[in-house]
Amino acid sequence: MAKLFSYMQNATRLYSSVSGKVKSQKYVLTKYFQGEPKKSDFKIVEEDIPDLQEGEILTEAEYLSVDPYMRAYMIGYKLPTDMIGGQVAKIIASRHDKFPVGKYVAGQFGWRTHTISKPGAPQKSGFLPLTLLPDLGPHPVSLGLGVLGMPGNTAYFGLKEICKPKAGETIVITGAAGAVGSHVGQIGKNMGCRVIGFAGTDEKCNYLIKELGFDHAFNYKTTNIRSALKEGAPNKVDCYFDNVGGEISSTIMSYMNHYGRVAVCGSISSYNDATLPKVTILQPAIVFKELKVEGFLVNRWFNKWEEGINANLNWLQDGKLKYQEKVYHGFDNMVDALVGMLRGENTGKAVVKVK
Ligand SMILES: NC(=O)C1=CN([C@@H]2O[C@H](COP(=O)(O)OP(=O)(O)OC[C@H]3O[C@@H](n4cnc5c(N)ncnc54)[C@H](OP(=O)(O)O)[C@@H]3O)[C@@H](O)[C@H]2O)C=CC1
Ligand SMILES: CCCCCCCCC/C=C/C=O
Repeated sequence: MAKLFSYMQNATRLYSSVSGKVKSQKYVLTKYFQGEPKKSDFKIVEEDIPDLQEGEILTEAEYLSVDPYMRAYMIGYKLPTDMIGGQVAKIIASRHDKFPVGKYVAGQFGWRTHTISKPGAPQKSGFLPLTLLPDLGPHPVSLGLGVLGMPGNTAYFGLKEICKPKAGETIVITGAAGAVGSHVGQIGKNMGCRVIGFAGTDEKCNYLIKELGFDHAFNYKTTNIRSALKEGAPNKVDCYFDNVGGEISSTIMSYMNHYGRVAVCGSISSYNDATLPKVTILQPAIVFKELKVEGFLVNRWFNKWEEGINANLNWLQDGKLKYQEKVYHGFDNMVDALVGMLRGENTGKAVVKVK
């Protein structure tokens, strides 16, 4: 009798029959972006959620992510197509014993409210692992989209495995006050490096210096880049973490030390442009300083995903990693949030709280 009771308790915990009655809303891209993304590039569609099969979970999105890659990637999809993106979602029904109702997952489910997924099933090529969030104590679950998610792992692996900084070296970061950049700088300080950031407002620069411990931060919109480098990096630059591309990157790369390393993470300065900008030639600096310049995509470390999450979680718990979020509100405001982030409204990670 006790065994039967325990079985029934377990079954109730694992599987609530809400699917079948649930409808999901999702964004479908119907026009390719031209310049800034627009609401009229999308339609919002309602979809029935089928019953759960063995091994599946049904989740309800709590936070949706807006990331720069969304602006850059969609040109590769045939229209109409479901909008891509990460989310942190609560498990509301489960037929998977390791993913019980009430826990949170981070998954690449797209801009949608409800999703059925199968933890452990092979992921689509280029996608990121579906992960169960650890207990975050006082921190919001949205960190699964920021310091404890894709941007956190981009900072961790990009800096450690591409830049390979040594204590005492100088690291320069562009896009320094954003999700990835603000995280890279803090890891750099944790590794004993001198850290210089470039960001788009004086307020962001003050935050980087006063709150995050950057040695210098400069407003790239109002500062002469070469003068800033002379002031901030008197021993020149050993590692450059490039989030923005364009002319500022050419200037920084021509100010590097012999055998400097460049992690080319992104080029947000041109994502909204219809024609690619021309920049000062880089090959002389690369050749004569024997620089190592390497682009990367964070999903390269799919099989070591947990290593990055755990390292960042430890720094967070030790007070060695701080974060800020720009939280937008409402499923209907996804496009405003994406545009806001691309315009630089955010310090730290931009996320959307669905309800
Ligand atoms: N390779 C990979 O695997 C990954 C790459 N990335 C890349 O990393 C970069 C940062 O991403 P993420 O941290 O998520 O985003 P952020 O949180 O940094 O947000 C984007 C920021 O870009 C800055 N920006 C916008 N336009 C320009 C411009 N013309 N010149 C310089 N800066 C600009 C804005 O800050 P400001 O006020 O300073 O201008 C804005 O806040 C992006 O290039 C992205 O594509 C991100 C994740 C994974
Ligand atoms: C195809 C959708 C999944 C995208 C996974 C996220 C990888 C981020 C790589 C970012 C590149 C530039 O911003």
